[in-house]
Amino acid sequence: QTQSPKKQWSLQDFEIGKPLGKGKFGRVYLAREAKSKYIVALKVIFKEQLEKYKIQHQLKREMEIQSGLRHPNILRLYGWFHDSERIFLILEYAHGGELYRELRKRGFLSENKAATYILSLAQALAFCHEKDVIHRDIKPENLLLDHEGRLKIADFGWSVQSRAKRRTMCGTLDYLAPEMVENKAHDYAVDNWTLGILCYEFLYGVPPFEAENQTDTFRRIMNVDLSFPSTPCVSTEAKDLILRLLVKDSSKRLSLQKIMEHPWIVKNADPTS
Ligand SMILES: COc1ccc(C(=O)Nc2ccccc2)cc1NC(=O)CCSc1ncnc(N)c1Br
Repeated sequence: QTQSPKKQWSLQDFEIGKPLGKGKFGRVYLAREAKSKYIVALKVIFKEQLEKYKIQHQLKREMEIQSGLRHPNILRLYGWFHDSERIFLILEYAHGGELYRELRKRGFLSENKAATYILSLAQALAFCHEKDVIHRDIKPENLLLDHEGRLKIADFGWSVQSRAKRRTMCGTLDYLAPEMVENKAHDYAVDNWTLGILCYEFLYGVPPFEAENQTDTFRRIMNVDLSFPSTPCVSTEAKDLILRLLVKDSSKRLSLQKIMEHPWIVKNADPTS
Protein backbone atom coordinates (compact mmCIF):
# COMPACT_ATOMS: atom_id res chain seq x y z
CA GLN A 1 0.00 0.00 0.00
CA THR A 2 1.09 3.62 -0.48
CA GLN A 3 1.27 4.66 3.22
CA SER A 4 4.26 3.15 5.06
CA PRO A 5 2.71 1.01 7.85
CA LYS A 6 2.56 3.09 11.08
CA LYS A 7 5.50 2.17 13.29
CA GLN A 8 4.28 0.62 16.56
CA TRP A 9 6.23 2.46 19.25
CA SER A 10 6.83 1.16 22.77
CA LEU A 11 8.53 2.45 25.89
CA GLN A 12 11.62 0.36 25.06
CA ASP A 13 12.23 2.61 22.04
CA PHE A 14 12.94 5.62 24.30
CA GLU A 15 15.53 6.73 26.88
CA ILE A 16 13.65 8.89 29.40
CA GLY A 17 15.27 12.16 30.55
CA LYS A 18 14.34 14.97 32.94
CA PRO A 19 10.73 15.92 33.70
CA LEU A 20 9.66 18.91 31.57
CA GLY A 21 6.50 19.80 33.44
CA LYS A 22 3.01 18.74 34.22
CA GLY A 23 0.54 18.96 31.34
CA LYS A 24 -3.16 18.08 31.65
CA PHE A 25 -3.71 14.59 33.03
CA GLY A 26 -0.07 13.69 33.13
CA ARG A 27 3.62 14.44 33.34
CA VAL A 28 5.87 15.25 30.41
CA TYR A 29 9.47 14.03 30.10
CA LEU A 30 12.35 14.79 27.83
CA ALA A 31 13.07 11.60 25.90
CA ARG A 32 15.32 10.31 23.15
CA GLU A 33 14.38 7.72 20.56
CA ALA A 34 17.10 5.08 21.04
CA LYS A 35 17.96 4.32 17.37
CA SER A 36 17.71 7.77 15.76
CA LYS A 37 18.78 9.70 18.90
CA TYR A 38 15.89 12.04 18.03
CA ILE A 39 14.85 14.20 21.00
CA VAL A 40 11.13 14.33 21.81
CA ALA A 41 8.81 15.22 24.69
CA LEU A 42 6.99 12.17 26.03
CA LYS A 43 3.68 12.82 27.75
CA VAL A 44 2.44 10.08 30.10
CA ILE A 45 -1.33 9.94 30.73
CA PHE A 46 -2.80 7.43 33.17
CA LYS A 47 -5.77 5.53 31.74
CA GLU A 48 -7.55 5.55 35.10
CA GLN A 49 -7.39 9.39 34.98
CA LEU A 50 -9.10 9.35 31.58
CA GLU A 51 -11.73 6.90 32.85
CA LYS A 52 -12.26 8.99 35.98
CA TYR A 53 -12.88 12.17 33.93
CA LYS A 54 -14.63 10.21 31.15
CA ILE A 55 -12.48 11.78 28.44
CA GLN A 56 -11.18 8.72 26.61
CA HIS A 57 -13.20 9.81 23.56
CA GLN A 58 -11.78 13.34 23.87
CA LEU A 59 -8.22 12.04 23.71
CA LYS A 60 -9.08 9.77 20.78
CA ARG A 61 -10.67 12.72 18.91
CA GLU A 62 -7.69 14.86 19.89
CA MET A 63 -5.30 12.36 18.31
CA GLU A 64 -7.35 12.40 15.09
CA ILE A 65 -7.35 16.23 15.09
CA GLN A 66 -3.65 16.45 15.86
CA SER A 67 -2.42 14.02 13.22
CA GLY A 68 -4.03 16.31 10.59
CA LEU A 69 -2.81 19.59 12.08
CA ARG A 70 0.60 20.41 10.64
CA HIS A 71 1.62 24.04 11.04
CA PRO A 72 4.96 25.68 11.99
CA ASN A 73 3.34 27.29 15.04
CA ILE A 74 1.53 24.19 16.32
CA LEU A 75 3.45 21.66 18.41
CA ARG A 76 3.59 18.35 16.53
CA LEU A 77 2.15 15.12 17.84
CA TYR A 78 4.35 12.49 16.18
CA GLY A 79 2.47 9.46 17.47
CA TRP A 80 1.30 7.57 20.54
CA PHE A 81 1.39 4.13 22.19
CA HIS A 82 0.08 2.60 25.40
CA ASP A 83 0.77 -0.10 27.95
CA SER A 84 -1.63 -1.65 30.46
CA GLU A 85 -2.15 1.49 32.56
CA ARG A 86 -0.71 4.44 30.61
CA ILE A 87 -1.02 6.23 27.27
CA PHE A 88 2.12 7.89 25.89
CA LEU A 89 2.04 10.85 23.50
CA ILE A 90 5.19 11.38 21.42
CA LEU A 91 5.42 15.17 21.11
CA GLU A 92 7.73 17.62 19.39
CA TYR A 93 10.20 18.96 21.96
CA ALA A 94 10.18 22.77 22.20
CA HIS A 95 13.76 23.59 23.20
CA GLY A 96 12.88 27.14 24.26
CA GLY A 97 10.41 25.99 26.92
CA GLU A 98 7.35 27.92 28.03
CA LEU A 99 6.72 31.40 26.67
CA TYR A 100 5.30 32.11 30.13
CA ARG A 101 8.77 31.90 31.69
CA GLU A 102 10.19 34.37 29.17
CA LEU A 103 7.34 36.77 29.92
CA ARG A 104 7.79 36.48 33.70
CA LYS A 105 11.57 36.77 33.40
CA ARG A 106 11.46 39.93 31.27
CA GLY A 107 8.34 41.42 32.86
CA PHE A 108 7.02 42.44 29.45
CA LEU A 109 8.08 41.91 25.83
CA SER A 110 9.28 44.27 23.11
CA GLU A 111 6.73 45.36 20.50
CA ASN A 112 8.69 43.35 17.93
CA LYS A 113 8.45 40.09 19.93
CA ALA A 114 4.83 40.72 20.96
CA ALA A 115 3.78 41.44 17.36
CA THR A 116 5.69 38.38 16.08
CA TYR A 117 3.96 36.11 18.62
CA ILE A 118 0.51 37.58 17.84
CA LEU A 119 1.11 37.10 14.10
CA SER A 120 2.20 33.46 14.68
CA LEU A 121 -0.90 32.85 16.81
CA ALA A 122 -3.22 34.45 14.23
CA GLN A 123 -1.70 32.30 11.46
CA ALA A 124 -1.95 29.10 13.55
CA LEU A 125 -5.55 29.88 14.56
CA ALA A 126 -6.57 30.71 10.98
CA PHE A 127 -5.16 27.31 10.01
CA CYS A 128 -7.08 25.57 12.84
CA HIS A 129 -10.34 27.36 11.97
CA GLU A 130 -9.99 26.19 8.36
CA LYS A 131 -9.88 22.66 9.80
CA ASP A 132 -12.92 23.43 11.94
CA VAL A 133 -10.86 23.23 15.13
CA ILE A 134 -11.28 25.75 17.95
CA HIS A 135 -8.41 25.60 20.42
CA ARG A 136 -10.08 27.76 23.09
CA ASP A 137 -7.29 27.35 25.61
CA ILE A 138 -4.77 29.82 24.28
CA LYS A 139 -2.95 31.13 27.32
CA PRO A 140 0.75 31.75 28.04
CA GLU A 141 1.18 28.36 29.77
CA ASN A 142 0.09 26.60 26.57
CA LEU A 143 2.53 28.51 24.40
CA LEU A 144 6.02 27.10 23.91
CA LEU A 145 9.12 28.28 22.08
CA ASP A 146 11.34 26.19 19.80
CA HIS A 147 15.13 26.49 19.56
CA GLU A 148 14.76 29.50 17.21
CA GLY A 149 12.31 31.26 19.55
CA ARG A 150 9.40 30.40 17.25
CA LEU A 151 6.05 30.15 19.01
CA LYS A 152 4.38 26.71 19.27
CA ILE A 153 0.80 26.27 20.52
CA ALA A 154 0.90 23.18 22.72
CA ASP A 155 -1.62 21.60 25.00
CA PHE A 156 -4.75 20.81 23.03
CA GLY A 157 -6.39 19.28 26.04
CA TRP A 158 -9.69 21.00 25.34
CA SER A 159 -9.81 21.50 21.57
CA VAL A 160 -12.95 20.38 19.74
CA GLN A 161 -13.26 19.31 16.15
CA SER A 162 -16.72 20.68 15.53
CA ARG A 163 -18.83 23.79 16.13
CA ALA A 164 -18.42 25.40 19.54
CA LYS A 165 -19.71 23.46 22.50
CA ARG A 166 -20.06 24.23 26.19
CA ARG A 167 -16.77 24.08 28.01
CA THR A 168 -16.43 23.51 31.72
CA MET A 169 -14.75 26.39 33.48
CA CYS A 170 -11.28 25.43 34.57
CA GLY A 171 -8.07 27.25 35.36
CA THR A 172 -7.74 31.02 35.29
CA LEU A 173 -10.61 33.14 33.97
CA ASP A 174 -8.40 35.98 32.74
CA TYR A 175 -8.49 34.68 29.18
CA LEU A 176 -12.21 33.93 28.92
CA ALA A 177 -14.29 36.01 26.52
CA PRO A 178 -17.55 37.57 27.82
CA GLU A 179 -19.71 35.03 25.95
CA MET A 180 -17.78 32.22 27.64
CA VAL A 181 -18.00 33.89 31.04
CA GLU A 182 -21.76 34.17 30.47
CA ASN A 183 -21.63 30.54 29.34
CA LYS A 184 -23.43 31.53 26.16
CA ALA A 185 -22.99 29.60 22.94
CA HIS A 186 -19.85 30.93 21.36
CA ASP A 187 -17.92 30.51 18.17
CA TYR A 188 -14.46 30.96 16.76
CA ALA A 189 -14.39 34.63 17.80
CA VAL A 190 -13.40 33.56 21.34
CA ASP A 191 -9.89 33.03 20.02
CA ASN A 192 -9.81 36.59 18.65
CA TRP A 193 -10.71 37.94 22.09
CA THR A 194 -7.93 35.83 23.61
CA LEU A 195 -5.43 37.29 21.14
CA GLY A 196 -6.37 40.71 22.50
CA ILE A 197 -5.79 39.50 26.06
CA LEU A 198 -2.43 37.99 25.12
CA CYS A 199 -1.33 41.08 23.16
CA TYR A 200 -2.04 43.23 26.24
CA GLU A 201 -0.24 40.75 28.53
CA PHE A 202 2.81 40.51 26.25
CA LEU A 203 3.15 44.32 26.25
CA TYR A 204 2.24 45.13 29.88
CA GLY A 205 3.19 41.87 31.67
CA VAL A 206 -0.27 41.38 33.21
CA PRO A 207 -3.64 40.39 31.67
CA PRO A 208 -5.99 43.41 31.22
CA PHE A 209 -8.82 42.32 33.56
CA GLU A 210 -6.73 40.97 36.41
CA ALA A 211 -8.36 41.44 39.81
CA GLU A 212 -8.00 40.14 43.38
CA ASN A 213 -10.82 37.64 42.96
CA GLN A 214 -12.84 35.84 40.28
CA THR A 215 -15.96 37.94 40.84
CA ASP A 216 -14.09 41.15 40.10
CA THR A 217 -12.37 39.55 37.08
CA PHE A 218 -15.81 38.44 35.79
CA ARG A 219 -17.18 41.94 36.22
CA ARG A 220 -14.19 43.56 34.53
CA ILE A 221 -14.51 41.17 31.56
CA MET A 222 -18.27 41.71 31.23
CA ASN A 223 -17.81 45.48 31.33
CA VAL A 224 -14.70 45.29 29.14
CA ASP A 225 -13.17 47.45 31.88
CA LEU A 226 -9.91 48.11 30.00
CA SER A 227 -7.25 50.69 30.81
CA PHE A 228 -3.69 51.19 29.58
CA PRO A 229 -1.02 51.93 32.22
CA SER A 230 1.34 54.84 31.38
CA THR A 231 4.36 52.51 31.75
CA PRO A 232 5.70 50.55 29.96
CA CYS A 233 5.33 52.93 27.02
CA VAL A 234 3.28 51.18 24.31
CA SER A 235 2.63 52.47 20.80
CA THR A 236 -0.78 53.83 19.79
CA GLU A 237 -1.01 51.22 17.01
CA ALA A 238 -0.59 48.39 19.54
CA LYS A 239 -3.37 49.87 21.70
CA ASP A 240 -5.51 50.23 18.57
CA LEU A 241 -5.20 46.50 17.83
CA ILE A 242 -6.02 45.57 21.45
CA LEU A 243 -9.09 47.87 21.39
CA ARG A 244 -10.31 46.23 18.17
CA LEU A 245 -10.02 42.73 19.70
CA LEU A 246 -11.37 43.30 23.23
CA VAL A 247 -14.88 44.04 21.95
CA LYS A 248 -17.83 42.51 23.79
CA ASP A 249 -19.88 41.89 20.63
CA SER A 250 -17.98 38.92 19.16
CA SER A 251 -19.15 39.76 15.64
CA LYS A 252 -17.36 43.12 15.86
CA ARG A 253 -13.93 41.76 16.81
CA LEU A 254 -11.13 42.13 14.27
CA SER A 255 -10.92 38.97 12.13
CA LEU A 256 -7.74 36.89 12.03
CA GLN A 257 -7.09 38.11 8.49
CA LYS A 258 -7.44 41.77 9.58
CA ILE A 259 -5.09 41.12 12.52
CA MET A 260 -2.41 39.88 10.12
CA GLU A 261 -2.89 43.07 8.04
CA HIS A 262 -3.01 45.48 11.02
CA PRO A 263 -0.39 48.31 10.72
CA TRP A 264 1.15 47.42 14.12
CA ILE A 265 1.66 43.79 13.05
CA VAL A 266 2.93 44.70 9.55
CA LYS A 267 5.37 47.22 11.04
CA ASN A 268 6.66 45.21 14.05
CA ALA A 269 6.26 41.46 13.43
CA ASP A 270 9.10 39.36 12.07
CA PRO A 271 7.24 37.55 9.25
CA THR A 272 9.75 34.70 8.90
CA SER A 273 8.92 33.14 12.23
C1 LIG B 1 0.65 18.75 20.62
O1 LIG B 1 0.79 18.85 22.01
C2 LIG B 1 -0.14 18.19 22.77
C3 LIG B 1 -1.23 17.45 22.27
C4 LIG B 1 -2.12 16.83 23.15
C5 LIG B 1 -1.92 16.96 24.52
C6 LIG B 1 -2.84 16.32 25.49
O2 LIG B 1 -2.47 16.10 26.61
N1 LIG B 1 -4.11 16.06 25.05
C7 LIG B 1 -5.10 15.45 25.80
C8 LIG B 1 -4.83 14.76 27.00
C9 LIG B 1 -5.87 14.15 27.69
C10 LIG B 1 -7.19 14.23 27.21
C11 LIG B 1 -7.44 14.94 26.03
C12 LIG B 1 -6.41 15.52 25.34
C13 LIG B 1 -0.84 17.67 25.03
C14 LIG B 1 0.06 18.29 24.15
N2 LIG B 1 1.15 19.06 24.55
C15 LIG B 1 1.61 19.17 25.83
O3 LIG B 1 1.11 18.60 26.77
C16 LIG B 1 2.81 20.05 26.07
C17 LIG B 1 3.77 19.28 26.95
S1 LIG B 1 4.95 20.33 27.73
C18 LIG B 1 6.21 20.46 26.57
N3 LIG B 1 6.12 19.88 25.38
C19 LIG B 1 7.15 20.03 24.49
N4 LIG B 1 8.26 20.72 24.77
C20 LIG B 1 8.38 21.31 25.97
N5 LIG B 1 9.52 22.03 26.25
C21 LIG B 1 7.34 21.18 26.91
BR1 LIG B 1 7.47 22.01 28.61
